[in-house]
Amino acid sequence: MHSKEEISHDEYQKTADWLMSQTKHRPQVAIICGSGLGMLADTLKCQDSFAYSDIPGFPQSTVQGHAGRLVFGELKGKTCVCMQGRFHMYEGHSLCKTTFPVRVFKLLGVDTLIVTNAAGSLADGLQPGDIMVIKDHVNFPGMGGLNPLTGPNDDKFGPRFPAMSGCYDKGLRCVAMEVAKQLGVANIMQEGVYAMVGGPNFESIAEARLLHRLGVDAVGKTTHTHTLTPFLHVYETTSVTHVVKSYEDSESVNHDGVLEVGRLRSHTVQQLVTELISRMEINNNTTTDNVA
Ligand SMILES: O=P(O)(O)O[C@H]1O[C@H](CO)[C@@H](O)[C@H]1O
Ligand SMILES: Nc1nc2[nH]cnc2c(=O)[nH]1
Repeated sequence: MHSKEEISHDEYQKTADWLMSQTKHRPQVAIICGSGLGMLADTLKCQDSFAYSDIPGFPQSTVQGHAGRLVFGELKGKTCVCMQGRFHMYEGHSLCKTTFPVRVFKLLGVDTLIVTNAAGSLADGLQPGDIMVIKDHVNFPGMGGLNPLTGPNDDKFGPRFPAMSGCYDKGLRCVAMEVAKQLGVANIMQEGVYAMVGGPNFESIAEARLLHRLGVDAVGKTTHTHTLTPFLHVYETTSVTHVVKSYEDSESVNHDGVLEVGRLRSHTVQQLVTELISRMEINNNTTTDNVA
């Protein structure tokens, strides 16, 4: 059981102030890259990048495929900040540490969050290599009381009892499906329900079957915790990997396989996110002058 760690508003502010003193970029879109999907950050123009280890208050990434770098830059004329590497509960981070960057992004002026992840397919129609746009989630740790929002509520970041019914922005999801058609990848893309489990082990066959029966389409060990920050428009996409659901299946799932699918789909995910950002109507505070 993880102990509840409280992070004060001042601590988030301190990190945001430090970042604003180091870069002139003022992002309105934040992108969190999932396993094997970090190369999205490389496409940002006029980059300022920071190792997590250099950013005051930032947790550290320990998982292979999560580089541990925060990259600011321009994508299709919009100012973005991109996390190359996220934090998972199974690494030993408290849940409020896993979501620490999202609150910092809010203080930087971000209002749209794009999240990518790798997750195992449970729905019969979802094949490894497909892309799933998340329309809803099941927060298993949260249902058991492990939630980054427990503890005293900071109203500046959202209400005490946030609704979850509309947390994955419908408008962004519609645009994403249109973009998929335009890119000719609609055949590998569909909407579905993501469930977060604690990990780090992959689920047993019985667990996979249980999740499937409960209406879960894909399972992973992160992601939705970021969407529990109700002030942001959120769009999430999953790069789908293999799940073992049968005792006759001789294949087993492993992290190298997860990274491989991520790499296989990274170009498509990159195109989708880039086109989605290009179509977003946001007032841009762009400034491209880098701080020396
Ligand atoms: O959710 P992301 O970070 O994409 O990673 C997924 O891939 C890892 C397992 O291979 C787990 O961390 C799982 O959650
Ligand atoms: N089965 C399974 N596959 C994954 N691929 C990425 N994450 C996961 C996970 O948690 N479970």
